[in-house]
Amino acid sequence: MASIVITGGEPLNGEVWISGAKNAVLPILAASLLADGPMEIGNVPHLHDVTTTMELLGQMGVELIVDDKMRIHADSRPANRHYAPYDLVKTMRASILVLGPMVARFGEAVVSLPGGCAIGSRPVDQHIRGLQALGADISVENGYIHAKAKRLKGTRIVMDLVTVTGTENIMMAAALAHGTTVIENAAQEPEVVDLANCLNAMGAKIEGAGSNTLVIEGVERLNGGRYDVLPDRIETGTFLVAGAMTGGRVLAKRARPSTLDAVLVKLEEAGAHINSGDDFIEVDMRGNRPKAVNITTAPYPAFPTDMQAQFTALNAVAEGVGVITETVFENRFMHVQELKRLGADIRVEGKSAIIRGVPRMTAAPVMATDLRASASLVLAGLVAEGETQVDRIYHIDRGYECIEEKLGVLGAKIRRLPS
Ligand SMILES: CC(=O)N[C@H]1[C@@H](OP(=O)(O)OP(=O)(O)OC[C@H]2O[C@@H](n3ccc(=O)[nH]c3=O)[C@H](O)[C@@H]2O)O[C@H](CO)[C@@H](O)[C@@H]1O
Ligand SMILES: C=C(OP(=O)(O)O)C(=O)O
Repeated sequence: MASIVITGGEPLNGEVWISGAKNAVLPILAASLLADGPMEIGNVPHLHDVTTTMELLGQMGVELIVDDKMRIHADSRPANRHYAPYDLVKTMRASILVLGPMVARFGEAVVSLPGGCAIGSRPVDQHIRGLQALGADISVENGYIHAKAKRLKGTRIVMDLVTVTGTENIMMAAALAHGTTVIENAAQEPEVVDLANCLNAMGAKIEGAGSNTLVIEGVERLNGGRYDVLPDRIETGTFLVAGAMTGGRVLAKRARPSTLDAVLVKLEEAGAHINSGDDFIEVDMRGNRPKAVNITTAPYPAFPTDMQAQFTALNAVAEGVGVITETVFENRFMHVQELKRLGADIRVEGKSAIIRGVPRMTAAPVMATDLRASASLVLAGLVAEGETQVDRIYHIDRGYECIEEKLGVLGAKIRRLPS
């Protein structure tokens, strides 16, 4: 299994280009199943999850071409297999995003239940309930969701809790339903807005994206079209934390600062100087050690759970004691044990991690357990004395494009060891 080796101690300094957002490109690729014409998707990050989604769509009969600018051309008109197998779904939970589009466009779908993962049980009951409210006939047999519908019918759906992919699945299905759908308690994440913008560019009629109420007037058909994916706010935040933890200066280019308010507030509280414009954010620590911050994760616009592990790593070397409370997933502290191997002083009590910053961490072999846990270990490796080896790095390739090259450009001593 491939690993990443980092020699800590260098303050990062320089500029880094931010890639397209993983959590936007995946639903947008799934949305290509709704289109009655070719789609061209730009600013696509080179990620393992994108490859998996392409494999999934390809198995369904969608024709896919990646051009020399890394734009994906997707034509779902030939799609004739409305099936998402366990083998692919188990490697990427976001595969569930094909359920809504398939049942809306083709009248049937068979999708493996995604099951839990390292960060929590992650049920999909809200996806199923929403599609049933739209008139889909759904049963779960032998680990597969079977959905059927002649034509979905618009209705009012109040989500029991805020779910990102749940909102996206129902929004995509409702886009082709007969009549108007109102989704209340909808997720407001920027990636939900990006998907709504893409669907509208394809001919959908969706209003309210970015608020907690979505109004979707169903249309008879959706065209293809061109769409560029928004920049990845979690990748951006991860590089900014890397700058802050190492006492350095990092300029994230082609970023979207308006999607990172809660993260930037915490970086400022940690002592970072922030300078941002329309499409860039610079963090400058001027050689200082960060101050510990308290954080509570919650749905957007609050602090994102996908930045929790990175700030746990920052607090581990900060001055003072920081408390991080995770309210979105029930088991998202798997990185704590590994950070402790590097010398961090962290105690987990229920939903909170109490982190007493240490002046220095020291290298050790550590193991990645999920995507953002891996990122936090790489960040810790950047400041730990000696050579830290992070194993099971395939997790990081799900969501970070060329992470070692990008950190290398910023001055990190980092290299990948092939398996
Ligand atoms: C591909 C993608 O966009 N992934 C993101 C998405 O995941 P994902 O969409 O899977 O996360 P959700 O927003 O659905 O999950 C939020 C909470 O709701 C629970 N839940 C969700 C659905 C459901 O039917 N029933 C239920 O109980 C989950 O177990 C979790 O505790 O949002 C998460 C929360 O911001 C992020 O961490 C992920 O990076
Ligand atoms: C949890 C994440 O992703 P996914 O929902 O794809 O597992 C993440 O991006 O941190």
